[in-house]
Amino acid sequence: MSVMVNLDGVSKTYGRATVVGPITVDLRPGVIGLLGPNGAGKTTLLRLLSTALPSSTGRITIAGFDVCATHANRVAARRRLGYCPQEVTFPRGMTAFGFVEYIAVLKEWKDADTRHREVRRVLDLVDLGDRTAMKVSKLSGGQRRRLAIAQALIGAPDLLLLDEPTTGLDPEQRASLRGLLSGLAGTVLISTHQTEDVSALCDRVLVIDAGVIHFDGAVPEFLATAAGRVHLGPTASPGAVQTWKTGTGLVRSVGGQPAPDSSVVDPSVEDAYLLLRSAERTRQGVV
Ligand SMILES: Nc1ncnc2c1ncn2[C@@H]1O[C@H](COP(=O)(O)OP(=O)(O)OP(=O)(O)O)[C@@H](O)[C@H]1O
Repeated sequence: MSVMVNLDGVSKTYGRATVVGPITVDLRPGVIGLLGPNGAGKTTLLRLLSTALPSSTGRITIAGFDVCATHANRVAARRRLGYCPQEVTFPRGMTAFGFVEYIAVLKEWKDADTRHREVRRVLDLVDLGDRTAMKVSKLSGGQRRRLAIAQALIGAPDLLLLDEPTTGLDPEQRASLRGLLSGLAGTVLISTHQTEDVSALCDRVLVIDAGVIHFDGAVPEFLATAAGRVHLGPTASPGAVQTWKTGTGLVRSVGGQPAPDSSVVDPSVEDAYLLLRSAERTRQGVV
C-alpha cells in the first residue's frame, strides 16, 4: 500500500517545551487509532498534519507534497485532506446546509450545482439529510458533532483527520459513524479516548505520550501485549494496575499476580492501553 503521509523527525515546540516529537512514521490507507492520555500531543499532531500548525523541526509529506517546503505544497496537500477539529465554532445563524456549503466554498467548490450535490451527499453520510434547513444552534450536541464531521468529508479526501469524532454521539450514531469510516478508501487517522472504537474500527493503533510514539502496530499485536495478563476472579490480583468489580460480582484485574480461583480473560484494547501506560510510568520512575 502506498504511503499517504510521511513524518520525518517532526516535532513541535512551544517556548522550551517540546509537546510533539521527534516523530518519524508512515501512514498508509486504512483506519488508524491515535490513543494517548490528556495532553499527550494528539491534537497537536493532527493540527500539524492538517497544515494548520507549522512544525518546529522535520518534514511532513502528504500525498507526495512536502508541506513544510512551500505554500503551494500546503495548498496541494489541503486539497487532499479533510480535518474535523476537537472543537468547532459554528458561525452564528447558519443552517446545517449553509455551514457545510460555506466550508465547500472555502474548499474551492465553485460550481453551485456540483457543490450543492456534494453538501447534500456529506450531510446524508452523517445522517443529517433531514436536518439540512435547521439552524446549527437548534441542533443537539451529537448532531453538531456530526455536522463537524460532514465538512471534513467534502470531496472524499484521501486523508481524513478526526479529533475525538465520537465524543457525544449516542450508541446508534457511533455505530453508524463506524460504518461510514470503515467504508472509506483513504487514510483515516482518529484521535480518541474511546478504546472500544479502536478495537471495533481500526487496523492500526498508535499510542503517544508526551508527544512520542510508545506503540505502533496492528490492533491484534497491541492486544497480544496484554495476553494472559487480565484476570477475572472473586478477588483482585495483587499488584494489579487497575481492578474493578464487574456487574457479575467478579473482579476484573488488569496486570498483577493472578488471585486464587481467578481465570485469564481475553484482553481488550483498554487493558493493553492501561498496561502500556503503567509500564511507561514505571520506566519514568513515576509511581
Ligand atoms: N498553543 C500552545 N501553547 C503552548 N502549549 C500548548 C499549546 N497547544 C498545546 N499545548 C500543550 O501541548 C501539549 C499537548 O496538547 P494537545 O492538545 O495536543 O494534547 P491532546 O493529547 O490532544 O490532549 P487531550 O486528550 O486532552 O485533548 C499539552 O501539554 C498542551 O498544554
